[in-house]
Amino acid sequence: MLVVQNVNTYIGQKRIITDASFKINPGNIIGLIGPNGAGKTTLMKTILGLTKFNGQILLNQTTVTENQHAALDKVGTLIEHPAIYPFLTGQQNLELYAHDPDDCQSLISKLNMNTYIHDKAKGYSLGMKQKLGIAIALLNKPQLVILDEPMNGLDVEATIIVRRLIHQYAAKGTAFLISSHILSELQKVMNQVILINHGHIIINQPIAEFEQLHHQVYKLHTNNSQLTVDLLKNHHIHYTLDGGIFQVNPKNIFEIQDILSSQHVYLKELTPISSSFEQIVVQLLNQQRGGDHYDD
Ligand SMILES: Nc1ncnc2c1ncn2[C@@H]1O[C@H](COP(=O)(O)OP(=O)(O)OP(=O)(O)O)[C@@H](O)[C@H]1O
Repeated sequence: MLVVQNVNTYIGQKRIITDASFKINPGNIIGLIGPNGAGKTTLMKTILGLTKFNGQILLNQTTVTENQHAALDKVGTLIEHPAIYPFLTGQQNLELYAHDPDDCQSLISKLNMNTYIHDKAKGYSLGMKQKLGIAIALLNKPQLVILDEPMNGLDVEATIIVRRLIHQYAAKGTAFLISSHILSELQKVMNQVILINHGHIIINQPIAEFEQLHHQVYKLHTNNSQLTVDLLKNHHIHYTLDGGIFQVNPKNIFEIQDILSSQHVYLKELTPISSSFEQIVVQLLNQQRGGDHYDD
C-alpha cells in the first residue's frame, strides 16, 4: 500500500532523513520509535508530502511529492497539534472533515466524547483535543493513519479506548504508522517496529522477530570488575554495568571468555537473561553509536 524508497529529506541544506526505505501493508500497525530529534516527525511529514525530499513515495502505486497530494485522500493524520478550529464545537469540527454523519456519531460515542462534543473546542483540555484529533484522523474509513504521539495527554481510560480502536481499524485493513515515546504503550499495539536514529532507519522488523532476535542479553560477573571493564573497552565490546554485574550481547560471549581467560580473569557467572523492550532499544541505540559508548 505505502512504499517508501531511498528517501532523503532536507530541511534547508540539512539532510534530516537518510536513505529511508520501507513498506506498509494493509492492517500493519507500525511503531516508529527513536530518540528525540531522530527524525520521526520529519519522516511522517515527508510521507504526507509536507517536506522537500528525493527518492520515491508511492501510495497505492500513486506518487506522492511535495506538490502531488492526490494519493493522500485516504490518509488520516494527527501530527503535532490536532487541526482544530477553536471557535467551532467538537461536532462541527468533525463535520468539516466527515463524508458520512454516521461515521462522526460512531467515533464520538466510541471515544466517549458525548458530554462535551457540543461545546466550543477552545475550552477543551489537552486530552479532549487529542481525542478529537484522533477522531478526525479516523474519519472516512482511512487506508492509512499516521499518528504522532497519539497518547499525549490521554488518561488511562482514553488510552485503552484508542488502543482498542486502533486494533479494530487494523482488523478491517487500515494500516497505522504510530510514533510514541511510551514504548510500553506502543508495544501493546504494534506488530512491526521501525527504529530510527539520526535520520537512519536502523531496524525494521515484525515485532515477534524483533523480540526473538534481541530479547536476550548475558549477565556477566567476574572476579575482577575493573580489569574486565578495561579489557572490554580495549576490545570495543559494548556492555552495561550495574553493581558489579555486566550485561553483554550474546554475539560477544565467546570472544569475552577468550579475552578474560587469557588475562586470568575468572567467570563467576555468565548466564542468559531476558531484557525488556525498552532495554533492547537502549542497547541497539548504544551499539549503533559505534561500540565506543559504555554505560557504567
Ligand atoms: N523546521 C525545522 N528547521 C530546522 N530543523 C528542523 C526542523 N524540523 C526538524 N528539524 C530537525 O530535524 C531533526 C529531526 O526532528 P524531528 O522533529 O523529525 O525528530 P523527532 O524524532 O520527531 O523528535 P522528537 O521525539 O523530539 O519529537 C532534528 O535535528 C530537528 O532539529
